[in-house]
Amino acid sequence: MDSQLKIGFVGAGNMAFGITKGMLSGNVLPSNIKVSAPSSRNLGRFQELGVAVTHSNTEVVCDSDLVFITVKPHLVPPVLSQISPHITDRHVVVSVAAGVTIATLEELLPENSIVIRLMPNLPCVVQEGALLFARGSHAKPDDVALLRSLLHCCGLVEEGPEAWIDIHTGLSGSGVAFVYLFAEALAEGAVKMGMPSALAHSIASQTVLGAGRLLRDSGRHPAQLRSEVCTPGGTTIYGLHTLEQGGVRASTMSAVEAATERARELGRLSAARSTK
Ligand SMILES: NC(=O)C1=CN([C@@H]2O[C@H](COP(=O)(O)OP(=O)(O)OC[C@H]3O[C@@H](n4cnc5c(N)ncnc54)[C@H](O)[C@@H]3O)[C@@H](O)[C@H]2O)C=CC1
Ligand SMILES: O=C(O)[C@@H]1CCC=N1
Repeated sequence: MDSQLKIGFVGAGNMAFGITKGMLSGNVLPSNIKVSAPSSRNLGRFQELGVAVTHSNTEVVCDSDLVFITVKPHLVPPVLSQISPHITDRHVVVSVAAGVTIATLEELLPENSIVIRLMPNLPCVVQEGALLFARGSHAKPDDVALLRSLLHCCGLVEEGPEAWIDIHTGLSGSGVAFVYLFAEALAEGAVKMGMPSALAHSIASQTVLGAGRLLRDSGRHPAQLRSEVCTPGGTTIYGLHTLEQGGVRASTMSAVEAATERARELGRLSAARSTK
């Protein structure tokens, strides 16, 4: 990767921070990153990382080679209309906005713009993200290689067809929050049974971490690992039976489905805004 490569973020929120932290753990220097947001309130934690900040989106674009669009999906059309006059053929534009399609992004940018649609997730902040991207019509293998080289420190980085990006949003972008809900409920169950809250939460988070690492590192199917925890007639099968009675599996599948459908809906809304 070119050590002089300049990276910009339009939007200084949680996801911009997560990707920035991930990239800084690799060989990206803070002096090569610039972030913009209308309010100084969001910029302080970037300054603490040594990253340059500004209120001007166009300044970020003019000073960057690769620009992440990290605003909320409904703001993508107005923000891209604002920065579009400053996008040139040297720029690679990477949008992380849920639902916003490559067609909408390309429509809002100059002809032949290099666009990549990326769906990251919050654990990029600890280099354990799960990121899926799809390349736009004008993205070349070098652009994709550049993005991969920047993001590899953020976690698992995969490329797929654009249709999978909304599904990944439900599975993993939002899925992180589903796991937190489960972790919270695990801890609350222990509190109900009399364990102090702080210890219950600490053990719940370690349980989620340990289960996740073993699942990933072993490469085994979750059902196989689950059966290793279940002693016949033991404690786990009693708990699992209770979870199944509550419909945990069906409701988790429905949660991924609902989040995917919402991403698709956000895509339709932003497409409608882009043609106004
Ligand atoms: N939070 C998450 O876990 C994930 C978020 N995303 C996507 O990332 C994008 C950003 O989400 P978050 O970081 O969670 O939101 P956020 O609300 O934390 O950050 C949005 C940022 O945009 C800034 N902003 C508002 N108006 C702006 C403007 N006109 N120009 C420039 N900046 C402006 C805000 O000041 C704020 O810093 C969304 O499109 C979301 O779909 C994708 C994957 C995961
Ligand atoms: O909730 C959202 O819309 C964003 C996209 C995935 C995670 N957070």
